[in-house]
Amino acid sequence: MIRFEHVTKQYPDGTTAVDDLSFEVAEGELVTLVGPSGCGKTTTMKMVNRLIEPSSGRIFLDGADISDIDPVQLRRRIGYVIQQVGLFPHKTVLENTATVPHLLGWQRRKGRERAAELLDLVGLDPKTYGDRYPEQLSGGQRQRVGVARALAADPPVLLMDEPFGAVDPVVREHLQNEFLRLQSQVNKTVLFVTHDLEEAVRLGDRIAVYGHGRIEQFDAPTAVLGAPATAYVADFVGADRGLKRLSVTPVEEGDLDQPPVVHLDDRLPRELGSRWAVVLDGEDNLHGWISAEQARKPGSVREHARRMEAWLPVGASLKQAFATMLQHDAGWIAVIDKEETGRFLGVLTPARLHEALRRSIDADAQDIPRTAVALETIETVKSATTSTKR
Ligand SMILES: Nc1ncnc2c1ncn2[C@@H]1O[C@H](COP(=O)(O)OP(=O)(O)OP(=O)(O)O)[C@@H](O)[C@H]1O
Repeated sequence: MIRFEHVTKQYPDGTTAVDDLSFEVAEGELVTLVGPSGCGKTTTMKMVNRLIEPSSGRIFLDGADISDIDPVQLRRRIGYVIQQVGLFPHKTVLENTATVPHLLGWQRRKGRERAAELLDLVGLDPKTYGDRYPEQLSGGQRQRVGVARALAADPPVLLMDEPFGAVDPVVREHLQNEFLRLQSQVNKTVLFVTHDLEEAVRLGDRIAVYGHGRIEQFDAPTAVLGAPATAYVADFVGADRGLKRLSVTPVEEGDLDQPPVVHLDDRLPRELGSRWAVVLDGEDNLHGWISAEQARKPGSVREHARRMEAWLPVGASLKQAFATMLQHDAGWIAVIDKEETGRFLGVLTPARLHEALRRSIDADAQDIPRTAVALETIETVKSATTSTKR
């Protein structure tokens, strides 16, 4: 969808901001450009909508050389979101959102309807917020209007330059999650500039890690964190990349242990064969757990079962799993198939979590699926753990 071919940008003062850059972004792909300040990310992005012209090389949009497209026509096909949102202060939220449809000559009513639809999509009720002015919104809400405005004319491509850079970390994470949800619905081809590696890793299908004017690595987040291509990338992703990796590695069914299971309507089994068992309802949905001590009492499972507090759906990140363990001070957490139905799949323990992380690193290094990682690696981890315990 977007293709750079040997693109160089040298500013008149001799600064080479971008040096012989070649890469391609597929349709519907979200690529994050990450790197330290001044490494050429913004220059790269602004060349796509011709706010900056390259010194040499060519850029293609959907197969067409953009230097042959009128810049105004070009920009109508490309949504643009920047940090200082740039909303018009004297226009309402609805009018701001309808800016591009208005420029495109849409009928006023159609433009406003589309704007209301988009506000709804970014989580702002048009009835509540549509008639407000930008100064009557929080920073996070203004950013959402910025995203809604960029999407209003349904452009196939979105350029986002540090769009969530000016809001506090909590709001920022919220906006990132919302944006991911939105992207799964609208499927735009997105170039997203950030200097925050965590953000790049969370959002990107692939990440371009910038050195000075050059891309040092262009890869999936797990690969960048697990197998940095150069010493520069290793240094940039940092010594805590194992921790960062937790947030991009999902819990998979193969990671789980299968403890003893009892059902709510069972009689208490007396011996569980374990220190605890998971309790399921008649439809094999997760209910709670029971300790070996309680299982020896008379009566039914239902009378003694405790409700489960620490659980997660499969596919949640290992980071979320670890946070849930810490939050509930739990030695294991239950994993279910999805939030709504709650069918029990197994449990994740700290040792299993560590194995999952190790396995995902090896899988990336060897370019094979996680389930295919040789078991010796896992056994090594296990025996090392056992020997420390002794
Ligand atoms: N108009 C200009 N004239 C001269 N040099 C410029 C101009 N604009 C940018 N530069 C230089 O080009 C280099 C790349 O700048 P660019 O804004 O693309 O970096 P960036 O990676 O987006 O940085 P940041 O994260 O700080 O926004 C920097 O050294 C910058 O000083």
